[in-house]
Amino acid sequence: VYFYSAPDNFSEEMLRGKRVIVTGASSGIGEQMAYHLARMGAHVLLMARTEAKLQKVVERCLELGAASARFVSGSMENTAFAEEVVKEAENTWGGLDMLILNHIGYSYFNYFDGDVEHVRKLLETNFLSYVAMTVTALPMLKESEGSIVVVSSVAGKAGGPFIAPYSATKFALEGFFSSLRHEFIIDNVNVSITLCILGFIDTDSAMRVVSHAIRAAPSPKEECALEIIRSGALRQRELHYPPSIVTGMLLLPELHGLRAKGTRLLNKDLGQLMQNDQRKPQESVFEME
Ligand SMILES: NC(=O)C1=CN([C@@H]2O[C@H](COP(=O)(O)OP(=O)(O)OC[C@H]3O[C@@H](n4cnc5c(N)ncnc54)[C@H](OP(=O)(O)O)[C@@H]3O)[C@@H](O)[C@H]2O)C=CC1
Ligand SMILES: C[C@H](CCC(=O)O)[C@H]1CC[C@H]2[C@@H]3C(=O)C[C@@H]4C[C@H](O)CC[C@]4(C)[C@H]3CC[C@]12C
Repeated sequence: VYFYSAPDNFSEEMLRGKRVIVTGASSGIGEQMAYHLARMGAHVLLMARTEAKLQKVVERCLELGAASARFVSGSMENTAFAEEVVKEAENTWGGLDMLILNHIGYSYFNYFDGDVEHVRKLLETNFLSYVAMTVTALPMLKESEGSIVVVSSVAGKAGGPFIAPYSATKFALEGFFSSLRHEFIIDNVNVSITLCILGFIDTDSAMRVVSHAIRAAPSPKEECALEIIRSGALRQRELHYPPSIVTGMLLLPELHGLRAKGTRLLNKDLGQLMQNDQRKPQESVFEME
């Protein structure tokens, strides 16, 4: 915990006038990050697929005091689009200070169904587009001695049930970006990489997919978004939010054994119930430590 902690000398002034790209900014944590950045007086370029939602977020950002706010809509399934978004920042601002990679494609919460194409598509959206944006943005980030912020999950540190494809994409981010960070250090590249390890957050999409199955209380998306911006501005290596997930991560091997066993037991106990009322596996409730 000490190793990953940074001195808490964050000031919202640090973001004033900064040029920031936020991906997946039409809803959830990305939308909340856009509002915080706007309030802090940053220039924001927002990205997601749904133009109508992005338009509303941009309007709100301008009301909140953004130095400027604009959006690009499209799908990150296509790495050419990922490059296009960064080019838009270059053409508009002539540079970039912070790249916040946050978007994810849809994935189910259930037993892995063997669909290899889904895994490939999710890797393209959740991982390859992050790499493509980083490659295109790097010359500008080197110039500004800027920051890359990668939003990941405890599912990118430890495998849990029902999220195999999603978890794989988050592990890929950890491998790629921690390796890249070492290379930056060797080459004296002053671009920070912050990996954000998040637990359960109360975004509409997460609540829709898992709230019926997980009893743990979710953490608020507004606070989560602020912590991500703070850790990026402080150039921290990792953020753990909520902080309580650290205890779980230190005890990972033990917890995994217990969790797998606990989940099996609960599913077994619920087996009869599920046969009777036709519940699907993901509808069985499992306790999180
Ligand atoms: N909520 C949680 O419990 C947790 C979240 N996280 C991480 O936090 C980040 C944000 O999650 P959260 O806010 O919950 O997610 P949301 O589902 O609320 O937001 C996802 C964003 O990505 C956009 N998006 C979806 N598909 C694509 C696509 N193909 N191309 C481009 N953009 C796309 C969505 O907009 P649109 O549909 O308009 O394209 C939306 O703006 C993710 O990286 C997630 O892994 C990590 C741990 C826990
Ligand atoms: C309940 C989990 C935390 C407990 C643990 O110690 O394992 C959650 C931690 C990460 C969550 C998932 C996540 O990373 C985001 C996905 C976002 C999607 O929009 C839907 C749900 C998620 C699969 C989400 C589910 C809960 C967690 C596994």
